[in-house]
Order: sequence, then C-alpha cells, then structure tokens
Amino acid sequence: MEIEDLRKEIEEIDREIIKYLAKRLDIVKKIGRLKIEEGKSASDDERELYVKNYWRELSTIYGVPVEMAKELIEIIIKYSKYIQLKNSQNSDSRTITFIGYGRMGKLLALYSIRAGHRVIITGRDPEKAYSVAREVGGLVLDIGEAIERGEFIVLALSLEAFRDGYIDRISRLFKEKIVMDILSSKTPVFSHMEELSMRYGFIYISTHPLFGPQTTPIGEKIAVIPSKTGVSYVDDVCKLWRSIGLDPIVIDVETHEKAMAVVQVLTHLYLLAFQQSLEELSRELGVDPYILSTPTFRDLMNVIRRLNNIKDVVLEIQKSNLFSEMVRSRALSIFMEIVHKLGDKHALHS
Ligand SMILES: O=C(O)C(=O)C[C@]1(C(=O)O)C=C[C@@H](O)C=C1
Repeated sequence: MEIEDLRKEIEEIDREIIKYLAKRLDIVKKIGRLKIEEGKSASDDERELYVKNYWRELSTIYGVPVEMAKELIEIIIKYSKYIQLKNSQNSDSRTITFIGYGRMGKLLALYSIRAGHRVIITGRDPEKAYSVAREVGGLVLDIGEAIERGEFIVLALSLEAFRDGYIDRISRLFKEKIVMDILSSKTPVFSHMEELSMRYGFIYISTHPLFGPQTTPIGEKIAVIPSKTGVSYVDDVCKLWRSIGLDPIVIDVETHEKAMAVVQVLTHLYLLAFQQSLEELSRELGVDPYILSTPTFRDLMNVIRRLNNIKDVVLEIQKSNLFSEMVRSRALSIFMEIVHKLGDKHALHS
C-alpha cells in the first residue's frame, strides 16, 4: 500500500474522531443545561476521575499510550467545561479594572479580554502598567480614572500592598464598585477589607482563583467569598467569572480557609519536604532518580516544578493561613505515627 492510500485512511479516521467529538460536545451541552436547571456547578470532580480512569483502562485495552490518552481526555474535559460555562451566560461586555501587575492578574486580564470584556490596567508604576497592557491588551489609565471607569475592580496585588497602606489610601475611591482581591489566604485581609467596604460604601467580594499562573484557566474553579457588603452581588461576580470560562464556587471565608489548610498548606508542606528529602537522599545514595523514574514519580516532579515557580506564594500561604500551624503539627505527628507503624522505632527518638 502506498503512503497516499494510508493517508486517505487517516483522513477518514480523523473525520470520525471529529464527528464523535462534536457528538460528545452536544451531550456535554445538554448536561450543562441540566446542571444550570439543578443549580449545579459545571465541574464534577468525581465524574472526571471516573472518566479519566475509564480512558486509562480503554487505552490499556486498545494499546494506546496511557500518557497520550491522559493528555487527550484532560483537553476534552477542559473544553467541555468551558463550553458548559460559556453557554450558561449571555456575554454582555463589562469593564474590569485590574490594579497591579502580578502573574495571576495578567492571566485573568488576558482571558477577560478574550471573552470580550473591556480591561483597564492601573497601579503604582505606569511603566509596568504599559508593559502588561502591551502583553495582554487593555487600556492603561491613572488610578483615579481607572477606578472611576471600572464596574469590577480586581486587586491583583501582593499581600504587601495590603499591608503597606496602599489599599487603605485608594479605598475611598471605590465607592459603589464591586471590589475583589485574589489572594490565596484570606486570613490577613478579609475583615479589614470588609470594614473598609462598610466605611467607604463599596461592595467587597473576595475571590481566590484555584489555579496557578501557568495553568490554562479554562474550566478551573474560582472561590467567591462574599463579605457582609457583597451578599447581593454574588450573582454578578459569578456571572463575570463564568463568562471568561471559570467555574465559580461560592463559599464563606472560614470554610475557604479550612479547605485551603488541607488543599494547599498540607499538600505544599509534604511536597516541600518530599523535594528536599529527594535531593538529599539521592545525593547520599549517589543515584540519579530519573534513570528509573516511574509515571507517578514524573507526575509528582511536574507538580513540584509548577510549585517552584510560585514558591513565594507557597511560602506566603504557609505563613498566613489561620490553620497552618495546626495542620503542620498534626501532619508531623501523623507522619511519625506512620513511620512508627512501619516498624522504625528508632526514627521517633532520633
Ligand atoms: O458528566 C458531566 O457532568 C459532564 O459535564 C461531562 C464531563 C466530561 O467531559 O466527561 C465534563 C465536566 C465534568 O467535570 C465531568 C465530566
């Protein structure tokens, strides 16, 4: 058989793959509509896990590389959620002012522009504002005008800006605006921002994008945490985030902090400890772990690489989450318990 004949066969198969993808997306849209009727969020973590395992099983049966199947189903699910979220909104264009130039702010600004919103970039350093606008698009304005024109104000700032009085100085300009921070840990700022919102008559709704700046945010979750002044505006905020393809989860501040204590503080703690142990033990044993790496090991190293790119945020969360110390101390004793159960009696005393 000639190459050309085989290529014809591939084209036929590609047509079938695309036809089936379209069919799958139609069903996804139907599920999306039912989820809205039932007030459910677009993401269903349990179902996703099931679908991913199902793909792993099928790939083994049919001899498709497991890694290839894994990447494919991840992309399919990502876009499925994106379509469900996009379809749930009529996409009226809003004006969003981003104060600050951090990586997360940039990512949100970029996807807001892609979704057809008007984006304004502002902050303390006009040079940086122009540089962000060159990168992602959007209009640069001075702080006063930027706030005046924005319907939503996103404080894409580090914790430092909340601590050094910058927010206190500009918060009198926020009157009647919907103001959101995007910090990972709410303990240090939430009550203070709530107080400012009552004093200066603005609407404060805290948010936490539950993904890092290197992730394509499509279909990812964003926590939406209303303060006393924000309760009636939660729907507006959820609608905005949905329109850019995010999946908003409304939650109270205490539950958010507790969830992050286990999802971030605990997870990062073990990964930090794992990374350091891996380096030291590999050196002591004189071995390169990549020579005989397993898929699990490689997956973990990828996660660690991602975390290393946001090490400042990881350490900030360890410092600022209200439950950090409790989580670390419990994690340590559980770790020792497991070591003890494994029979290493000396480990407890060394
Ligand atoms: O089963 C659903 O709930 C779907 O919306 C479909 C689907 C999928 O693509 O398989 C998409 C998103 C959910 O997080 C889980 C699964």
